[in-house]
Amino acid sequence: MPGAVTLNTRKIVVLGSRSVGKSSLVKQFVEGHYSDVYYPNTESSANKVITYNGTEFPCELIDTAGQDEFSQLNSRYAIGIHGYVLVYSIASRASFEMVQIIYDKIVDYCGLRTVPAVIVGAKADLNACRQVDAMDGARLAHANGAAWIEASALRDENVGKAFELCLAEIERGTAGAAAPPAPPDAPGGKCVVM
Ligand SMILES: Nc1nc2c(ncn2[C@@H]2O[C@H](COP(=O)(O)OP(=O)(O)OP(=O)(O)O)[C@@H](O)[C@H]2O)c(=O)[nH]1
Repeated sequence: MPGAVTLNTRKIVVLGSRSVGKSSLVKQFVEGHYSDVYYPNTESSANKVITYNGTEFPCELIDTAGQDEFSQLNSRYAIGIHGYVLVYSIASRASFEMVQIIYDKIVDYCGLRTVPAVIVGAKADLNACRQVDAMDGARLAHANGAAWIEASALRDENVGKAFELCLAEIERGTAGAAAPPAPPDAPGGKCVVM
């Protein structure tokens, strides 16, 4: 049943600056299509089963509105969340700088040192306008104990891989912080840490 919560259900939040290509990655991954029309997103969610090590994980992918340095981290992006896809555009240095800011807000909110995450350099087809070296992306991920990949929703390159890496980080239990699915009537609070 689509959206049914099982023991294997994983909740993944996609965060990043405005217009970096978050929705396009989710749409390409879930629906297998790409549009170059830009509709600023508020929030939406989609479901897709991701297979990791031979096990199927029904995943809820929460596609968020673009963040800036003044955005408060919505508590719903911390409670009961298993992993994070943190997106920047390789053609925007500012969006790259935002990734650390967002990551810091998450770990600060959760009271953890690290959370399972993949950092995604989106719009990898825009190499001619590149403002972020691949090495910088890899270094940022390494410094935060996260995975990293460059992907293009337009060319459908590494899109599935990005979400699979996120699931791998979750299952690896990077920080021992993978959260169980939040019960529907969970009381308010910060992260559920097991
Ligand atoms: N060249 C290129 N453009 C892309 C790619 N992915 C997205 N875009 C374009 O970038 C613009 C923004 O894409 P979205 O996916 O809506 O970005 P978003 O991060 O969800 O934006 P917000 O809803 O504002 O947070 C659109 O015009 C897309 O067509 C890509 O892989 N390559």
